Amino acid sequence: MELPVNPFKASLNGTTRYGCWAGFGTAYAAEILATTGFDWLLIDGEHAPNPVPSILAQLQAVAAYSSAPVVRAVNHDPALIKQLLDIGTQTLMIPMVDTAEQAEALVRATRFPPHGFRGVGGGLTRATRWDAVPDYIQTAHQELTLIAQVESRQAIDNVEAIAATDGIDAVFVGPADLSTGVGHVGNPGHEDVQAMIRHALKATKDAGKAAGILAPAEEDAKRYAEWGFDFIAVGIDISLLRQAAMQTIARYKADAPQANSSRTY
Ligand SMILES: O=C(O)C(=O)C[C@H](O)[C@@H](O)CO
Repeated sequence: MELPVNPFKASLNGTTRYGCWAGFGTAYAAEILATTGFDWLLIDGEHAPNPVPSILAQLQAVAAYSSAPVVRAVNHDPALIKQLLDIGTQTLMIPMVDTAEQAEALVRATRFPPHGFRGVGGGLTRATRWDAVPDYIQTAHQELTLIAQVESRQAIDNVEAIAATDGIDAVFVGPADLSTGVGHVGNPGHEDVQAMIRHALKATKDAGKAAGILAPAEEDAKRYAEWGFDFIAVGIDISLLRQAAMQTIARYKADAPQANSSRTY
């Protein structure tokens, strides 16, 4: 069989793509989300209780739907990256990328020799469809999308070099960590943070790469779409459930906790 096409990569054509964070860590919840029309889903291995087997189950669950999966690793560990690629992750997001050197190391972790040092899983892996894809070693990189998350002052200072790194396909701004790290805790809307976000966007676009961001508040998401972000996570499934549950009970109980849709990170 042919190497599976990466639907996320294919969708990055200049139209803003809207995604949702998948934080439940279960295939069942991810599959529900995949039926709701989001262009892409972030299967979060950083902050959700999501080891490799549950990420695998979610990739399998959403494979039949048009929402493209993006997997976020918890760290830069090449051994973990190898496992995530071996289970069939084609779009991989790595948090806390602060320097071009880190970005280059991440690219090498995703490439087979001589371009990198990814180990060969061959017929053991879902990525090769258990050896049904004959030229996987030669072609895997063509359908890979590697996303570097920038979410610190250092990362913003280095964002031109990170974005320009060969093999980095996209840069994703983490507004919660960025705002917290520069002293504007819980306030990504602060003008200093907004200036950093714009700077990251410009550097990414100047490098010819795609830019993404998390923006659960509607006015933020609309502004970032106008600015030119290519992919925006506009919801977090756990927050959506909680908000909907609170709004429902508030219709029946006057003393129910108040839903606050702007408290979203
Ligand atoms: O810094 C950010 O923003 C992110 O990286 C997203 C966070 O991990 C979290 O707020 C998602 O709920």
